[in-house]
Amino acid sequence: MDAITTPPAPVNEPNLHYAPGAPERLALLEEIERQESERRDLRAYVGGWRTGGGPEVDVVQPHDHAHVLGTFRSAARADAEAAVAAAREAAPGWRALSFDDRAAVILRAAELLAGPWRQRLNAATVLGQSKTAFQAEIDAACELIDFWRFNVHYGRQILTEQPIANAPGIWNRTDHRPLEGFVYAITPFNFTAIAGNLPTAPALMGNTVIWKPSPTQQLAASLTMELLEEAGLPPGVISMLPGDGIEVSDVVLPHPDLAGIHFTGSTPTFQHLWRTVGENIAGYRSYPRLVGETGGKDFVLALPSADPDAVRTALVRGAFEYAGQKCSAASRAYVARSIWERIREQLVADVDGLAVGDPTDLSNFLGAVIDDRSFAKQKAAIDRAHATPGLEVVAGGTYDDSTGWFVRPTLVVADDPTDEMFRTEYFGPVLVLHVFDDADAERVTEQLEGFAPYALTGAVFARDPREVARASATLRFAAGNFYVNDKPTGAVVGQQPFGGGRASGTNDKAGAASNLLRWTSPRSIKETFVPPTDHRYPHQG
Ligand SMILES: NC(=O)c1ccc[n+]([C@@H]2O[C@H](COP(=O)([O-])OP(=O)(O)OC[C@H]3O[C@@H](n4cnc5c(N)ncnc54)[C@H](O)[C@@H]3O)[C@@H](O)[C@H]2O)c1
Ligand SMILES: N[C@@H](CCC=O)C(=O)O
Repeated sequence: MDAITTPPAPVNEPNLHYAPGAPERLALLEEIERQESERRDLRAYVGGWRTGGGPEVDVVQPHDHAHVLGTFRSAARADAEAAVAAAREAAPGWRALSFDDRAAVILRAAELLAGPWRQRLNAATVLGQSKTAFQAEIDAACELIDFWRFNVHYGRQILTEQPIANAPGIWNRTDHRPLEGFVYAITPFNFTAIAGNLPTAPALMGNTVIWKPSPTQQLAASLTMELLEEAGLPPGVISMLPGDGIEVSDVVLPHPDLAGIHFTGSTPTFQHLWRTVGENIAGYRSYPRLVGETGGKDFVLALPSADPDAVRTALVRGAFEYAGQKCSAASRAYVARSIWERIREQLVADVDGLAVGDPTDLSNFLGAVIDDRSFAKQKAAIDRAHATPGLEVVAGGTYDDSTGWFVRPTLVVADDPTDEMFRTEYFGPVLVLHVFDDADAERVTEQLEGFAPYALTGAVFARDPREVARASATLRFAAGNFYVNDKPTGAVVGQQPFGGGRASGTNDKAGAASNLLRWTSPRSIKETFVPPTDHRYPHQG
């Protein structure tokens, strides 16, 4: 169709609340029961559903690890080779579609998720990733719907970016081409929305994609792929390969058609991918675009003028929602002594009072950590805190993996802000807190600025605008998402574009135009209406 169109204006999907008696609560619980009673065959998707050629892997409930939700066979070399071939075959037809036609698929996916698919993806996220109803809702439903709606808006905005000057008799244009080759999307366990966004954002811009989800997120990932198929995504545009990715990477990373990597996960994994690309750099058709959002050691700084209750609430929610497994979760706090004296007792009581357990029981505040590896990491950090002089475990400090990988929300007070707890990412419900004398606020702010290698999220609490301004200036490069008098989690697409710098990633901001731009390779076109027919210039006389 030849038309300058106006797609629906993006709006943030409202959160449902799951209060007792609410229809969404009943629908979610019904769907949970249905999914719990199944044992799904979680297959790969390469132009259609297929069984991977690698070993069998069970996907279990983290809060009840004996309960298998589904099984997949990991993708092997042959599956990866088939995905590369499918990407190549699908590319000409997909990029030849208009932006509007591709956008319609993504917007249809958003509407399906807002409607009939909502509780299917929410239930899979509760069961497979141990999220509570509300945490699943803000992730698997709202954030993914938002990514899909807002990406269409930003993608279109990119297409309208055109040269602002034309010399007389000339028309300059920009053709926002997709990349030449395929994009490799590798996604983490912790957000169903990120898993859905990373393959679809490059696809929207006309690219074909090979998607490798996290094994522990595979249940929700498989449903996301089914949803995209129902939305009309043509075969081969996105291929999904379950497993640990090692064999897939052996094929995909050195492949000459690798045009980009869209990654979210830990810093060491991204550095490994980048290194491998570097080692193969002479073999690619184009320089692969490397986009990675990675680890964090996110901070809360409570300055002397802060509202104590606001600090206490932000610490509990910011550190312990989803068991501290948001990349944005507060995992180190610096609290002025005058504030600490007012919150200590209630904060400890709040943390010790958090209900931990099976998230299908909606009275729980948090579920289990994702797997045995994470459990071992939290256990080691907690054991060390118990055993180290200068560290005092003031809340939590226990764990139990007999049924699920449960770790009590743990608050550790540290005398020394240079303890390794202030720079190591545990990615679990462990918060370390340093109390400083009110007069030392500036020194402490400077110390925290560069102590951890990361720069993802951070929050400052203060009612005095001069304190806010000073901290904001000192911490300008310490966080890609900076919060004033709010917890450091819960960024909303279209409102706080998300991503960090330093060891936290390339800061291309998921769900923003800057991210989508990375999946395009502009071609500048100059058209001269009446070209010259004499090569001589006037100065030649
Ligand atoms: N900055 C952000 O926006 C953001 C968002 C979410 C999570 N994270 C980070 O993610 C981490 C937690 O997620 P995780 O445990 O899933 O991370 P991870 O690095 O262990 O795994 C991420 C993905 O990489 C895959 N992977 C690992 N090695 C691979 C290889 N050689 N080839 C292909 N794929 C490979 C994994 O299977 C998984 O799919 C934390 O560090 C957290 O801070 C960051
Ligand atoms: N966007 C989410 C973080 C996603 C990372 O895990 C937040 O801001 O809490």
